[in-house]
Amino acid sequence: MPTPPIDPTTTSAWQALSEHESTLRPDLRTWFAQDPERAQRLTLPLADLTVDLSKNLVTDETIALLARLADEVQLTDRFAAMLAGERINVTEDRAVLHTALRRPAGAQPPLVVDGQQVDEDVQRVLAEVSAFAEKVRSGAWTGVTGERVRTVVNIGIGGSDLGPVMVYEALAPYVADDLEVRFVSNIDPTDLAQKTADLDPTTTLFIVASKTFTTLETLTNARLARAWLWERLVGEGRIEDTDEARRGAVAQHFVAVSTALDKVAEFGIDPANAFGFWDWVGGRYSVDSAIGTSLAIAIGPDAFRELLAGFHAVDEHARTTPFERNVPFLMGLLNVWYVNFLGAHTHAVLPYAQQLHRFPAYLQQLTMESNGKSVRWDGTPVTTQTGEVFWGEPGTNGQHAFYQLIHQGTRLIPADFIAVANPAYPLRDGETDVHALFLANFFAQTKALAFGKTADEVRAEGTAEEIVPARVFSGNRPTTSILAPALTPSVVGQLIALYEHITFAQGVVWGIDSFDQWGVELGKKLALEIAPAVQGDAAALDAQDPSTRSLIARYLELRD
Ligand SMILES: O=P(O)(O)OC[C@H]1O[C@](O)(CO)[C@@H](O)[C@@H]1O
Repeated sequence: MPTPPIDPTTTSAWQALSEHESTLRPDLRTWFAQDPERAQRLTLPLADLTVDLSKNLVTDETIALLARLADEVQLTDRFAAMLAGERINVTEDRAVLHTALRRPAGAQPPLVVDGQQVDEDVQRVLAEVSAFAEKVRSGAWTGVTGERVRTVVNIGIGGSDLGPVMVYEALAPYVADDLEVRFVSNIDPTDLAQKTADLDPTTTLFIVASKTFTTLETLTNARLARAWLWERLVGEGRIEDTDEARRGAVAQHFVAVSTALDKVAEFGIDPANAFGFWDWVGGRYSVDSAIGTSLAIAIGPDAFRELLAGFHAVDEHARTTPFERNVPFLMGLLNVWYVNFLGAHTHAVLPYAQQLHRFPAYLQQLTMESNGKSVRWDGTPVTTQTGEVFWGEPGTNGQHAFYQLIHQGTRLIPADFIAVANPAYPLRDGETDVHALFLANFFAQTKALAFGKTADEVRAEGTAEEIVPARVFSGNRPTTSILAPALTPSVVGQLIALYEHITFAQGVVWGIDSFDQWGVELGKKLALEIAPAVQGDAAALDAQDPSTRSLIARYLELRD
């Protein structure tokens, strides 16, 4: 039996936080006016990042109580248990060791879990991935006609897609000029069809990325890709129309990343061209494993190692820094404060960096697949709300879309603003530094959200009285600002690890297993059961509930 989680609502800190909340009157204007040190005190370093927490709806007392809560739910002990390889993924009876993927070579003491030399295995696969990436980048690895690879197509979904695509976009300026990576994830055939439409099969390499190598979407897309490759190579007379030639084409144009190397072989990919990882790497925590092979090719193994070093810097910060200065744990507990005490239902992540445009989508899987749970790790119901909805879009696009609701709506929406000081493309519009103008928006938004605009200030602008209420901004809308020097591989690793550990801290408070994802299973199973019905099997159609049956029947009518 797993150790039962500590019910956070029974802790003395929870009680104290409830009382504290009932008397707290958040007033950022006054708090800043009365406390000239507030900004400085609540701005913390995290590796290369500067994290300003001062515009959150907290006082020193709130933070002290959140520290007490972290202590009472044994957050640091649980983090240490994770780092040590204890089986904290209880429902799957697995260790959770994504942090081991970024331990530097030679880290001491060596990590050995259940007899596995974890560090050695991690370094071996990293060396294999790096060597392969170098071969592709140098042109030593060729397609079946001897052409070097120009396009890598990563086929994967969920954690086998969102991490690689997000980092690829984030680090676009680091991608080799003569290489492109495309990402196919959706089983909607449009995805593969569009992504391969203009490709030359002789210069295309497919990476089939799937932890389990059983995922319907990925295996279907892999088969479609294999059929596309064969059809094009044979059709264009590049290879003979023989099984042997087809096998040879797969050997040169397909590699795999998986924990299930036997299944990789069944698909027809040579296990020599497969990169492994382990069941203790969760899908949404796997971008720093061999799942990042497409990235190692695109940005090169050295930059990939810098990415890993960024992750590790944050792991070390989380492991060694006292709560009051521990950025991931503070941000995790702030989220608990907002969800459980101030009633927030969602959390916005707003990158002021176009290259981070997929970061909110990446975080949706990380946070919501991890903490969207109603039972705790011992199977008992949760005792409080869990798992807020994470969402976002890059600034300034979001400003012209949904910020209205954040500024003046009735809901509390804590938001993280992320920006970099040095852009990859420092363009000027005449005399104007366009990136500086962009960041003026970043600074302005958090200021407006925190301090708002009073009715008197609106009136002083000569606004007609009847319009005044519509133009008042209440302020006291909480934000965290994260500023990085530039979007380097290390910084991207730091940002990911920051949110991994925020997610972890929230999960520990709520007593949930943040590393399983049983909630996605039922839909997958039903899709397989429904598949015959949508292909015209009358008995399967009859077996459906009335709504599903009539929807499928209508779909069958509509089909050409
Ligand atoms: O890498 P796999 O095994 O194909 O799984 C893909 C994704 O499917 C899930 O298991 C469920 O959606 C995710 O956790 C995972 O990232």
